[in-house]
Amino acid sequence: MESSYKTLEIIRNNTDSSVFHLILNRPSHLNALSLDSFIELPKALSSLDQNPDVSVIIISGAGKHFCSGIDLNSLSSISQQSSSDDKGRSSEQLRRKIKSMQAANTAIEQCRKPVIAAIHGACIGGGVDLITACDIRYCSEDAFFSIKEVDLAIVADLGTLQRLPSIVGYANAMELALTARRFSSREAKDLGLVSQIFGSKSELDHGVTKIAEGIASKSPLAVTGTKAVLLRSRELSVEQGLDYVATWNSAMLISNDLNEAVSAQMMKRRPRFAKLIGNLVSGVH
Ligand SMILES: CC/C=C\C=C\CC(=O)SCCNC(=O)CCNC(=O)[C@H](O)C(C)(C)COP(=O)(O)OP(=O)(O)OC[C@H]1O[C@@H](n2cnc3c(N)ncnc32)[C@H](O)[C@@H]1OP(=O)(O)O
Repeated sequence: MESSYKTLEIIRNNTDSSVFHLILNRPSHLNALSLDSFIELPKALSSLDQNPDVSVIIISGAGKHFCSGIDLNSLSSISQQSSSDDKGRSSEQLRRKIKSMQAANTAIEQCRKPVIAAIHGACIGGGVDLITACDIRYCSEDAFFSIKEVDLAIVADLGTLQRLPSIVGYANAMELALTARRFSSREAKDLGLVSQIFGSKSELDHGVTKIAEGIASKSPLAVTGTKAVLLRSRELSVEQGLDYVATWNSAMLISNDLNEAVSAQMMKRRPRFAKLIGNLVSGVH
């Protein structure tokens, strides 16, 4: 697995494991997201998605904090950088830049495999954008969060305003985004932003890895299918969602995984499933 990234590190949990750690790795900058981060994140997600050895991905942060948001040193260069004197062309160029940064978080959401965020310390601004694109979130007691953008005179534009309401509800998302106030791990749990709080960073890493290994032991077709159907069902009526999953399962129930899961259950043994295969055509999810 390629791991020659400037801002990230990818580590396999152990040689037998299909759980991989994707670590935000700029601890000297509190894992602030630089322009390189936004280029490397989708590349890393795509390579993990393609790799048949990978079942579950855990995103965590190296050092004192999970993520201090956008790198404030690159923020002005993003907003002021333009290769044209024409305001219209400059605006169009900036729009495309923002969309390419959004794609980093969308790559998390569109990854076939479950992506779990393990958050400790600060998770600010762009960090919240990132975790709201993850499938499950856990944190340590010391974690704190802030949708900081309005304090920097920015409308949050990398996914929080679109994804957070379905996680914590519209009114809570509005209140947190308009006030930019800091909120604790306890409040994040009460809001449903995180599923569980662990006592410390090491307990978080250990506990989340155990949960990820549990998911990784299940049928990869059922796990990726569950993620895909839940994500799509967010945008559909119940009737449309039921229709979608009926069509999905009419293709998937014929898999070997069903027989293997049922016979393992009956024989009280652990099931053994074949790996997923990578995409034949790149860019297809
Ligand atoms: C197109 C636009 C797209 C996206 C926009 C996204 C918007 C956002 O992400 S808004 C949020 C931006 N982030 C922040 O405002 C956070 C600022 N940092 C802090 O509040 C604190 O540093 C902290 C994260 C709460 C951590 O506090 P503490 O542990 O006390 O460390 P510090 O002493 O404050 O910081 C140490 C060191 O790191 C530098 N630093 C912190 N955050 C950033 C950052 N986001 N970018 C660049 N550098 C950062 C800080 O300046 C310190 O540097 P020194 O050189 O050591 O002084």
